[in-house]
Amino acid sequence: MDQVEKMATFSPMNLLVVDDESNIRKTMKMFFDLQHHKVTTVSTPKDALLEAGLQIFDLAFVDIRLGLESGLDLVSSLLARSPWLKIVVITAFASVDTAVEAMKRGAVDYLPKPFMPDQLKLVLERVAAIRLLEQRINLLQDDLDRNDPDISLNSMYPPMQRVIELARQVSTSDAVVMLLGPSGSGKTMLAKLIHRWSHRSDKPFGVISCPSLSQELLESELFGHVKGAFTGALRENPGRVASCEGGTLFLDEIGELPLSIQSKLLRFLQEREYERVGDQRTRKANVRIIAATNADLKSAVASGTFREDLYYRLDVIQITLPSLSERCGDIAEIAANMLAFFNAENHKAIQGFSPGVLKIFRDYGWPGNIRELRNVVERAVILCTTSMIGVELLPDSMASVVQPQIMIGDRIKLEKIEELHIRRVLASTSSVQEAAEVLEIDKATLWRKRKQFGI
Ligand SMILES: Nc1ncnc2c1ncn2[C@@H]1O[C@H](COP(=O)(O)OP(=O)(O)OP(=O)(O)O)[C@@H](O)[C@H]1O
Repeated sequence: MDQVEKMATFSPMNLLVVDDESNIRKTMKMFFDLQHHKVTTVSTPKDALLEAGLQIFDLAFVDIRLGLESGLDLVSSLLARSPWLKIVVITAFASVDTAVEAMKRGAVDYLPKPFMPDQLKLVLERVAAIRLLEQRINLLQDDLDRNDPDISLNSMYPPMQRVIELARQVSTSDAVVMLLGPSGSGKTMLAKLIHRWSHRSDKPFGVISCPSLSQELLESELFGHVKGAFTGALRENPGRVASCEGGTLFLDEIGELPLSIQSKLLRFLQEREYERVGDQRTRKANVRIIAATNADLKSAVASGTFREDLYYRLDVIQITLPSLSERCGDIAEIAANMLAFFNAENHKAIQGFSPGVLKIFRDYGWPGNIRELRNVVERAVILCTTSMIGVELLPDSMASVVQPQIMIGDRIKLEKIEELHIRRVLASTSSVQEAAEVLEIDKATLWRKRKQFGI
């Protein structure tokens, strides 16, 4: 057994057994129970599909002859509903033809009856190994898609050192974590690290940015919907809670969660239970929630826009990330990591930042925090034609430190004025809500503009 198979053996799976013989169901259940897997046994295709609608299974054993019904048809129906599912068909009527047909319909293996426990164990290990590799590929793909520079966990700033220490401590538990801190300070990055350090690391990590979706879409994104639940719901969506089974779901800007969804989230946190939009059936999921906000949730509670009970349910462990300007001693190292990353991306070999740039980095206010630093470094790397990044490669948005202020009527793009204005308003207000009010735009628009300008 290789390393991957050994690891896979120890990772419990959620199994479905579909067989019309009660002896087989009983024996298989006993065998899987002993191996610490979770097992559901049913005798008909109807019950199998019902269970597959309620739980996320990793592997199903399907008997080909189910009374008068065909297990082969069930293979197709199960895979249509749960495309990730691994299916092993079992039958006393072993023949090459049925095996080939089962594989054509998407089964991963074939088990002839009668089978010995060792055969069953072998199949189980093989499927667990495939599943583990698939999950790893997904994680690696996610990493590639994210294109992130190395995250430096060193900090010269004691509050930041405590943040990392606390994050490591809480990663071993399943407790809800609330990440606080200004936009771009690294809350999403920290949530990913907590997931990676946790026992859930080989399961999915999902992110939902609450202000980015309308109320209806947010509920369906979170808890899923059934086909036809609302106009445009052309196909079933299991929702993020279901697709993160066993893993972690990060809810960014939780303060923006509409009240109607807050009560559903509270129930999920307390009971682990939820319903899909348009479906009465209650489902269960084992998902750790990490939430983040840069708003003042206590005042949201006081003003009635955030439920007090949800606030206290989320407020189990708080970790507050400092703004980048508070940890100005760390900027040089973070910028150096980013430089290495963007050098590689752009096939350049820039050696560093000039002393003038490093001074500006220390003095600048960084309203967009690490996200802004990342954008500044990326831009400078792209524009740089020498071996050192000089002050002339810094953007106008750092105008107050680098060069005279942009004036209305200057010969510059309108977009620049808009960006600078939003940056200054954000820096002079205490919350996104307040900034949106000053700018007289809604929070969703402000959220999009911040992403657009990297603030
Ligand atoms: N320590 C770090 N080293 C390198 N890059 C970092 C670090 N922390 C954060 N980043 C990068 O900075 C950017 C912003 O970080 P992140 O998205 O985690 O911030 P956030 O607080 O979640 O922002 P928002 O509140 O707007 O969602 C990301 O591109 C992230 O990869």
